[in-house]
Amino acid sequence: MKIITAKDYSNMSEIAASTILERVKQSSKITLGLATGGTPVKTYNYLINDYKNNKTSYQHVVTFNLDEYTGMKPTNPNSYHYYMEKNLFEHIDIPNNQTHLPNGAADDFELECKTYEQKIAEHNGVDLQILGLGSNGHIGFNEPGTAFDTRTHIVDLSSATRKANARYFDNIDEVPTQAITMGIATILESKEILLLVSGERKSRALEKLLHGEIDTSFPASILNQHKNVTIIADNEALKYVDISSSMIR
Ligand SMILES: O=P(O)(O)OC[C@H]1O[C@](O)(CO)[C@@H](O)[C@@H]1O
Repeated sequence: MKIITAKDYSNMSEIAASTILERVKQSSKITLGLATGGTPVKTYNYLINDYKNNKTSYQHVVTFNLDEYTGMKPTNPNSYHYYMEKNLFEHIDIPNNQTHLPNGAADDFELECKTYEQKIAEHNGVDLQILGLGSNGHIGFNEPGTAFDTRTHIVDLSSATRKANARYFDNIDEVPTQAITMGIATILESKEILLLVSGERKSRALEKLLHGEIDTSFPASILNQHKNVTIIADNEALKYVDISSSMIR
């Protein structure tokens, strides 16, 4: 794994955005895997600013998001559909039919998971996957204990994750108890992965990812077995991390 150290959240986001822009400009067709949560918001801001200033086009870009809460219509302000519209899609020229998120309001979740996997496969998999890191090591909504060979599936959210995400809801009881997420195997098939880590509250998790066991109890640990992962971490996130190169796998 390669680590890029950033000064702060803003600098991490700028580096992430320029990597995404470089890939988007280099290719005539590209599939991006996108994340939600607090971490990538500023990265998306940089992409929006670039679009305003430089008009980098997304007409040739297809996106697949990692996850969505179940029981939520795309119009619900707490849904990840809504998040993506507001934080990125409505500000750039990406065609609507080229953006994909799992449908949290589907009647048949099993079918929705299968269909989502099929669509990713039809686009030849994800070229560049953006990931955030849960404090408990989750990637997407794959919570501790998730098997490494999972495809898109329904998950029960851990109380740690529900607590962490309660900041977006009026109270914790409103945080859904389940979500649809790309599986760990789905994520690992991405050709390139960019993991964004910011803030002291993620530092213990980052240390565990870099130096702990590869084990399902810490889902992100499997990233050590992927051939093309770059971590962009800011100084706060590196607080408890030994990044002397001999220690990085
Ligand atoms: O960026 P945050 O809000 O700390 O969340 C970390 C991760 O948890 C999630 O919000 C839930 O899966 C991801 O979307 C995100 O990458």
